[in-house]
Amino acid sequence: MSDQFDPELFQTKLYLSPEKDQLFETGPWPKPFVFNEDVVRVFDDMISRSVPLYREVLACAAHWARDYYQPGTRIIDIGCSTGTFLELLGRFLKQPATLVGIDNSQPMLEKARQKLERIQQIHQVELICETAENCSFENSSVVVINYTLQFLPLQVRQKLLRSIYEGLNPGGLLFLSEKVKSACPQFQETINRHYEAFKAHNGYAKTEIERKKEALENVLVPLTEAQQISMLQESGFSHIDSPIKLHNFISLVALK
Ligand SMILES: Nc1ncnc2c1ncn2[C@@H]1O[C@H](C[S@+](CC[C@H]([NH3+])C(=O)[O-])CC(=O)[O-])[C@@H](O)[C@H]1O
Ligand SMILES: O=C(O)C(=O)Cc1ccccc1
Repeated sequence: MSDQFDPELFQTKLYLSPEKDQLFETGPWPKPFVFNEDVVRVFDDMISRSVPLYREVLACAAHWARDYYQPGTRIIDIGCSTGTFLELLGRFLKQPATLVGIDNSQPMLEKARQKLERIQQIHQVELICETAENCSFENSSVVVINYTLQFLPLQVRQKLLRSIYEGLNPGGLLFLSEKVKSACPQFQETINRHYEAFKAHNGYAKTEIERKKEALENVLVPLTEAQQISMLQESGFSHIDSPIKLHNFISLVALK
């Protein structure tokens, strides 16, 4: 049977903790926004209700990772949070692999460790509590960095992308998802409205949306899509494409 019709490929249900995100409803809420224990407790609900196409993006990343994985190399998820992507990928891969999750929040990795217990029986799983800038990406064929570069200081982003490029094996793939801003102020205003309507549709009240926006100011700093692509090009990546975009969130793939 060809892969295209393999029903396993469509088992993309994510392993998400059910605790509801009400952090910005009553307070005290984290301002400036940080990945503390309160956030970690409700993180799965928060991200899946706040990022457009979150489930589809993770499934898409798993498809790309499966296609570009070179046996004997590492697959690295930078900013792995509670391990949701690695858990999905672990079920997707056809052969045992080394799956590495990097995150600088210990409480996130504690959740990830629990979530990855089953996957660990098949794959070698390494969870590293470290800032991404200090990590090596040697002997990797796939690096995923979803919604994490956006939190790093601007001058660190280019350095990190270059270090990922250097670590990847030839033919290796970077899968990058980010919040972006429009180069056109009028479109930016329109897209923001669409994004806020999306959040409201997912059950967030106007005050929660406003408070979180304030908390994220100067913490999550988005670039434009063009700036993001040019950073990837400057880091050495040759082919760049965008498999997904909705509202102010984009996923890019880049090849070494
Ligand atoms: N310098 C850093 N080094 C390492 N980790 C960091 C750093 N800064 C922040 N983090 C970690 O990056 C993650 C960002 S969340 C990623 C979602 C995940 N990818 C997902 O698809 O579920 C995105 C969001 O919250 O919007 C958090 O777990 C931080 O602790
Ligand atoms: O950009 C936003 O407004 C978000 O809410 C995205 C997000 C999701 C999870 C943690 C931090 C930011």
